[in-house]
Amino acid sequence: MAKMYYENEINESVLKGKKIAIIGYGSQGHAHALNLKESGFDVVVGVRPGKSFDQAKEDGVEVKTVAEAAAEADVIQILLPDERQKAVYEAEIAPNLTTGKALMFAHGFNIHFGQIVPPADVDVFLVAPKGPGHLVRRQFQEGAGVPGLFAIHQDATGEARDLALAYGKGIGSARGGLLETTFAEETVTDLFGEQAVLCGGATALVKAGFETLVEAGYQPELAYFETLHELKLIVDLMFEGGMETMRYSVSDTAEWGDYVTGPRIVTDEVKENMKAVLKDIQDGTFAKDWINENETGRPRYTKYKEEGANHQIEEVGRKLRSMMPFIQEGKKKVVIK
Ligand SMILES: NC(=O)C1=CN([C@@H]2O[C@H](COP(=O)(O)OP(=O)(O)OC[C@H]3O[C@@H](n4cnc5c(N)ncnc54)[C@H](OP(=O)(O)O)[C@@H]3O)[C@@H](O)[C@H]2O)C=CC1
Ligand SMILES: CC[C@](O)(C(C)=O)C(=O)O
Repeated sequence: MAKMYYENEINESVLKGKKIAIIGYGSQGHAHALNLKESGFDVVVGVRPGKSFDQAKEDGVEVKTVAEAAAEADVIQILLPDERQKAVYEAEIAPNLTTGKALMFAHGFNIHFGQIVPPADVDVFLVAPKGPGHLVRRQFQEGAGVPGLFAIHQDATGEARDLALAYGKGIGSARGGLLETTFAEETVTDLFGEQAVLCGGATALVKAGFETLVEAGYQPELAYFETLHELKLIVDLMFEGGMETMRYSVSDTAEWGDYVTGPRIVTDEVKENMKAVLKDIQDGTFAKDWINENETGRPRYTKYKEEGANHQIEEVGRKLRSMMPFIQEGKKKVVIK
């Protein structure tokens, strides 16, 4: 078993006298800034004027321009969208990244794929919570914590590892456990997880199930409950106690599906497709395509986003959720972009 690091074995004093700039105040940015602040760290947010800037002010966080925040900080955490980091780094962060400072990330994309090349005299490391930023914030407030990864790319000061662990503790991730990795491993596995399983594979499976039922003449509302709403309840059981707990709670008939029908759907061919996706991520094909998509104004992304929002499962889901105030209550706990 790999070594996990938990709160009680991490000494955060190395980070306590330092100023931490959180660049970006979106999903991860607001969670890191607020969690660190409430953990007693000195935080300044750096973001352009606009929605995020106003939100940070409203939340009572010190907020400045990116360049100002980077200039006064000892530790600079870049929590901008990956595809925008290179430009903002070059224009506003690099000129303020002086000897002995620390440059941080929550995902290794720009370092691993060579988009950002920091100078040798600064620390470079990542602390990546394994969960969406709004849950990083919500769980912290509830006294829990989303587990995280940390990795060191450069240790110019000799303090990089201790700083990473202290930061991970400050955002609450050491409550769930911190695991050491490399930029290469974090980048490839994070991209694989989100593309093939969590955000790509899962939605494709749900949509295919919904469409199969609706096309066969069954009611869309019923199909929504069966393929999307109930999925959350089943995943909750797996989250709480593994597949064993899910198998305990569902009927024996449903459990039979786990053993016999599941493999008819997710066949060896699907696994071969996953291997092909992994290869594209490993050899840079995926990154090249995504960088190109952004440099050309996101034509496919924009089209797919609109199609996704207009899919019948979304229309039916919006209507059904509006009648379930307890779900709306949960939503209010997070900042929705
Ligand atoms: N989303 C997640 O839960 C996870 C994300 N990560 C990583 O965290 C990092 C941040 O991602 P995420 O939180 O999703 O990002 P978001 O898209 O949620 O937030 C982006 C933030 O950056 C600001 N921003 C965008 N462009 C600029 C600019 N040119 N100058 C200044 N500020 C700008 C936005 O401000 P404005 O309101 O003005 O647009 C916003 O505050 C990425 O590296 C990602 O891979 C890692 C784990 C999970
Ligand atoms: C699963 C999506 C994710 O990788 C994450 C929340 O960890 C992301 O980049 O948003």
